[in-house]
Amino acid sequence: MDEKQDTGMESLIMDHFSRRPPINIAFRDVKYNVTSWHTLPPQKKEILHGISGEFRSGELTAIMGPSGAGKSTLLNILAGFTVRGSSGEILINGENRRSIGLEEFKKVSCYIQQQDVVRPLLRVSEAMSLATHLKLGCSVSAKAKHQKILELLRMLSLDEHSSTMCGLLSGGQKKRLSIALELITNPPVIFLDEPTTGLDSVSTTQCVMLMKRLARQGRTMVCTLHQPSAKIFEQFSQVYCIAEGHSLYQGLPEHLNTFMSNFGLVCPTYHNPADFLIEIAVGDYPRDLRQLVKAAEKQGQEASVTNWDPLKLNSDKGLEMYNLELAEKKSSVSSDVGGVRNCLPKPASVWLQLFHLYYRNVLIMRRDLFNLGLRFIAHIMISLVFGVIYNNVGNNAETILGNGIYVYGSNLFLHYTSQMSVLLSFPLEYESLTREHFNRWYTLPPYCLALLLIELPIQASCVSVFIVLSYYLTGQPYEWSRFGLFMMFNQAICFTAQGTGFLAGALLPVTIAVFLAPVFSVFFSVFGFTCKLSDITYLMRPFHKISYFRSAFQGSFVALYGHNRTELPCYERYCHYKKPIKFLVDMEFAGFETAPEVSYILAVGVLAYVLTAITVWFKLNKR
Ligand SMILES: Nc1ncnc2c1ncn2[C@@H]1O[C@H](COP(=O)(O)OP(=O)(O)OP(=O)(O)O)[C@@H](O)[C@H]1O
Repeated sequence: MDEKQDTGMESLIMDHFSRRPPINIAFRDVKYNVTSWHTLPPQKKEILHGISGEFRSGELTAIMGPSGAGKSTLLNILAGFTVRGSSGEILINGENRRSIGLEEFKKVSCYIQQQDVVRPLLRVSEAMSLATHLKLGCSVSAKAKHQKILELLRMLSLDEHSSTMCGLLSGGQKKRLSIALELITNPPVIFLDEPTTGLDSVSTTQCVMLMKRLARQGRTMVCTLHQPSAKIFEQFSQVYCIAEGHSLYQGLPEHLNTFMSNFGLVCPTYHNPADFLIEIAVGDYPRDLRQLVKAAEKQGQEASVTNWDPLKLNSDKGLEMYNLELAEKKSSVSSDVGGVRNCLPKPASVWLQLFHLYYRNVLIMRRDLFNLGLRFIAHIMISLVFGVIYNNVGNNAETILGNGIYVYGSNLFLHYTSQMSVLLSFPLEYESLTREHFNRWYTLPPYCLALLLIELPIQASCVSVFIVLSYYLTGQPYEWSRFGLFMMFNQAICFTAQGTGFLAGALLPVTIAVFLAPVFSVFFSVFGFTCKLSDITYLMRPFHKISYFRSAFQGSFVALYGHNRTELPCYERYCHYKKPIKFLVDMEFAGFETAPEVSYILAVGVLAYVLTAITVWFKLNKR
């Protein structure tokens, strides 16, 4: 990308992305401690050992260092993604971030994590449009939103791909889309974790040039980077190198060789200075780490915003930017985050968020017809299989036990499919939720509601198809009231099963959840079906009582045979259960009360959904 093209881009950015007042981030004596629970006794480990530095507005800073040095840890702390275990001071335009509030800081910053979690079944334009509606709400007209999207796509060279599905974009394009999605609100601070990982050299150059352009417009751009080429290395306004949790170098890339030569570390001719820096960090050259760390800190302090001198400026940054910053510094003694926040657009209201999130879910569902079709086909197939195996068992006094197995099998199958469909998909969804929620696209309640509004009707439709077909094929009574009750108990158990599926998916790692959830389901399912309450030991009776599966099974069975059902046809000389009430009495189902039991199943379901929401909220806000 040449300079001419660059200038063109800049004027484009200037048109619709107004300059925000500068935000400088300084950090002092930042430490990060973790406790390792894998050893006995648990051991504390310090990852960052009190590092300091300053990332300024208008600059593109690269946090470099060997693998495991603590780059992502520092970025997480600065972005506010990690709070627990960290100590030290983070100053935003001179004011402690704690007094400003993390949520307030998040309003003026965004964090683009390493994994691109774009929604594969949305087109680029749709993803942009939905994000724009969520982030800008009604504060901007539809025309202005459209214009903004067009400009962002053009700016990030994605305009030709606006109708491409996000899942089909290349790695570099996905990265650019992730940046475009966050640029909608034009935040003055952007953190990027390894934005060039997995990109080829051309895409890496494009990505870095883009970040540089964004920085030149007054943003504070901070990214972590592994080992850039010499050409890429030169593009940064500041390099911040970490080694073993210490700051090893902080300054201009072109000053690196001079700085290192003071310690007898000479970069070989034609050697990439970025490689040279990493080699020093890993200890390939004999160096005194403590001495280097001390000097780097001093160097950082000298370059601090308090000592700025326009004459010492990096020419890339532009005098205009500095004049603006100096004016800002004069006008506001302490923090101006509040001022910046006030000029940011207001996000969509909760109801609008719900509307857009629901619309997004509908769009994705419509594109995922294979998955949807498969769910329906599975229910139809199993209902046919049940229909063939248990053909007409419902209207015969001799086959009442066979009918019991049909009822039990239906409950179990529907419970399993309802639980598994969400248990497996929710953890996949969670990554996107984490990123979007952290960057304040929406709040949790509308997200949860939009998810339920799409999941519950799909599952309820699958259950309905299954019940209608199997009810008919197994010869159950043609009475609307019995059919309604039977349907109600099966729908209720599916509602609760979905809730427990969400809860297991939110609480446990997926490998454990797929194993534990069915184990629990089967354990609770045996109560009421294979044995009566009076037959089981006192120890197990509480489980019989609390099993919502037992409630659903008994409710379904009573719907078919209770409520004064007349005598069943008997095709043998003697049928023990010609009078269905006899079977209900023998199984101790006779005293079953429909309303409290169905309420109990639904209450367990509601509890599971509430616990899921609390778990997700806790995980999202556990910093
Ligand atoms: N929660 C944690 N528990 C235990 N160790 C941790 C934790 N978080 C980070 N670490 C350790 O801290 C060190 C720094 O991790 P970090 O992810 O910041 O490294 P990095 O410099 O970003 O590495 P890379 O370039 O490979 O991503 C690593 O040794 C890592 O194992």
